[in-house]
Amino acid sequence: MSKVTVVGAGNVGATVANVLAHKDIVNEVVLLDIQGDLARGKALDTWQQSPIESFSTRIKGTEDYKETAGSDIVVITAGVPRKPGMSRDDLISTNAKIVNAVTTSILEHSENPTIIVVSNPLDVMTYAAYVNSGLPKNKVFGMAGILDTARYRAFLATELEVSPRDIQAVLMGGHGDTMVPLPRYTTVAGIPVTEMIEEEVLDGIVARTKKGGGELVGLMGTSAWYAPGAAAAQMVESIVKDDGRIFPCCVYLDGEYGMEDIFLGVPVQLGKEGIKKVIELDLNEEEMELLQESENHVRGVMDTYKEMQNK
Ligand SMILES: NC(=O)c1ccc[n+]([C@@H]2O[C@H](COP(=O)([O-])OP(=O)(O)OC[C@H]3O[C@@H](n4cnc5c(N)ncnc54)[C@H](O)[C@@H]3O)[C@@H](O)[C@H]2O)c1
Ligand SMILES: O=C(O)C[C@H](O)C(=O)O
Repeated sequence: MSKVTVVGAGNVGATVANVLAHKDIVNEVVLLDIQGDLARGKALDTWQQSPIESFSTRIKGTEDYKETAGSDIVVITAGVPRKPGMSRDDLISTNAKIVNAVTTSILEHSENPTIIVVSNPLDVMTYAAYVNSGLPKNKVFGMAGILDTARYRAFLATELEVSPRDIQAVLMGGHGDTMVPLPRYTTVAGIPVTEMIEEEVLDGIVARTKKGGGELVGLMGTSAWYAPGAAAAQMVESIVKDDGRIFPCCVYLDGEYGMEDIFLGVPVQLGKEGIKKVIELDLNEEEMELLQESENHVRGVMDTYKEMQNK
């Protein structure tokens, strides 16, 4: 019974809308972009897939925020992606303006939506959407952890020659090269990963995961979209179904892990109210140090954002 708006009909936004339509779990998907014809074209193309793939989700493309009225969930993918040689943080001056403008326009037409931010630099763009929307902390959060964990799981599956489905893992921290994959919380069909792989090889996989986004930027000249789009759609699915699933997401920390007034990736339970519960793991000293390093990095980018807002 839900209406979902996806803002930004580029690589990631169009993928979110397309994957979501295939899941057949919401009534309507609105795909909005400042390039209205691009959004209309991608929505029409997806709708024409429906007879082949057997889904009935209505999907519409537009540049007009009036069409987004009454959205239950909004996924913000609007913004520029990085090019080779850039970091995600280099996108801040362009994307902060875009995310702030999008958030304001969304709130003019939907009263109390759940907002999932995808635009980079992710942790700080999620903070921007939170502050700018005035929505409660359980209603605004970011997608990164599902993607970063998926990369980690995929690399492990290749190395171990097992199904990626059998690999469960937790990854925390900011969506940047300081992210913190946690081998101590990684299992292969319930078996600790450390019993299945040599330490050196595991270290290599952790290092590759941290730079997983950059690897794809190097290969394609722009950033990834299939896995990111599927990850955001999975978050929408678990909110709509309210099925109690647990994922790492970028959420507002209000004392959890000893951190305050910051958005950072931690394991949470999603539900119809957005963030149902933040899960606090009993991290050891080394893991906590890595998380704090990541926190410090994100705080630096937050400072840049705050300075921009004060100008
Ligand atoms: N969180 C993550 O894990 C993750 C993963 C992949 C990409 N991203 C980020 O997502 C963003 C989008 O990436 P992409 O590959 O889809 O880029 P893209 O260039 O393919 O698409 C971006 C779209 O945003 C639109 N846009 C720009 N300003 C807008 C506005 N004010 N209102 C509405 N639409 C607007 C553009 O017209 C374009 O179609 C980037 O910032 C990228 O870094 C994040
Ligand atoms: O790497 C990027 O710039 C895009 C995204 O954050 C990703 O991890 O794929």
